[in-house]
Amino acid sequence: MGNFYTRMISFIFPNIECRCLMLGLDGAGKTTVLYKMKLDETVNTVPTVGFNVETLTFKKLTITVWDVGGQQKIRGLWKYYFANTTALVFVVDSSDFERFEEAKEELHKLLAEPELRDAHLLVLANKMDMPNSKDSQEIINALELKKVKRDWFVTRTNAKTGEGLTDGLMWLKDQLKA
Ligand SMILES: Nc1nc2c(ncn2[C@@H]2O[C@H](COP(=O)(O)OP(=O)(O)OP(=O)(O)O)[C@@H](O)[C@H]2O)c(=O)[nH]1
Ligand SMILES: [Mg+2]
Repeated sequence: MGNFYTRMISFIFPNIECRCLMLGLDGAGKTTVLYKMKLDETVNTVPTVGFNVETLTFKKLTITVWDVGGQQKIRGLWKYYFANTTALVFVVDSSDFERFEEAKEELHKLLAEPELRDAHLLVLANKMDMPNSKDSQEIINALELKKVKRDWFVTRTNAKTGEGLTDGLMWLKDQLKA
């Protein structure tokens, strides 16, 4: 009987699975985000050459997060991770306004990729703790998000403390439920 109810509850409130592809310029904070979400620890990172992948759960959402290195010379490898992406998590260093243009170009190239056509877009405006970090509206303008014709959401984050990450995951969960 217990088993019956467990199955009923799982049927009514199913686990949602999601494959997230986390991209962005080098140094934006992707790997720091990944391990904060996975381990709730602030790890010391080195530039990622290749990728890291972790599976985590958040309120019945099972997320596999692929964190791929963002250095210019290895961005050509991003395409190998596009297939079956449910959500694109684009991380931008919100204090590095000299690179906003480069970040915008990379983001819009990704959004034009047929394989990412159906991916939800979550933008993490990271390093919100930096004194010169820009607010969400400035990030929306800098990345020209108003031109984006799909669901998108921006949240300011501090990957070192985890601030803002839950807001991003909540939004993602709501999108996937819908
Ligand atoms: N102040 C501050 N520093 C951060 C934050 N997130 C990451 N960092 C620092 O930024 C640097 C780069 O972080 P990474 O996570 O390695 O960046 P990445 O996006 O994975 O970089 P690549 O692997 O080269 O693509 C590290 O020194 C981090 O400690 C943040 O929210 N605030
Ligand atoms: Mg990295």
